[in-house]
Amino acid sequence: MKREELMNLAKEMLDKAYVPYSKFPVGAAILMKSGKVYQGCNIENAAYPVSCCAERVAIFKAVSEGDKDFDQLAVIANTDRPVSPCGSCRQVMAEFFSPDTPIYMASRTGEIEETTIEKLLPYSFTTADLRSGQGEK
Ligand SMILES: O=c1ccn([C@H]2C[C@H](O)[C@@H](CO)O2)c(=O)[nH]1
Ligand SMILES: [Zn+2]
Repeated sequence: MKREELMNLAKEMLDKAYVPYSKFPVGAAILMKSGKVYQGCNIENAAYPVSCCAERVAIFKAVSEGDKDFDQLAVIANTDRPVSPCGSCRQVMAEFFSPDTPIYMASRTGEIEETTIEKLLPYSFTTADLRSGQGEK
């Protein structure tokens, strides 16, 4: 699948975003190694911090279906520059993505910028740090 195709599947989710508070729809789509795609949109709540970003909705859909073999992720918003995942989403990506898993970010123009979680979240706290601090190898 070309990155433009995955981005179109992310864009499709802008209409499904539940954003009565921010009025800032975000769409995401993840291609799995199997070829399956999981799509996500941001879902907000009257209790603001309970809201969940589009990227995490898509990632959690995959994991909850028993699939953790992530191949690439696309995210889009109606922004001037390619939308950049928030810190919480970066931490979740660091949990499941390979350091070099492609992450495509797009703006209203559809202009795509490509990055990786290694670049978005260097020196991330990982399961290896957790285990070493618990006295395990
Ligand atoms: O990469 C991002 C950035 C923000 N949001 C959501 C969170 C909230 O619903 C709204 C405004 O921050 O956009 C995402 O879904 N993904
Ligand atoms: Zn986020």
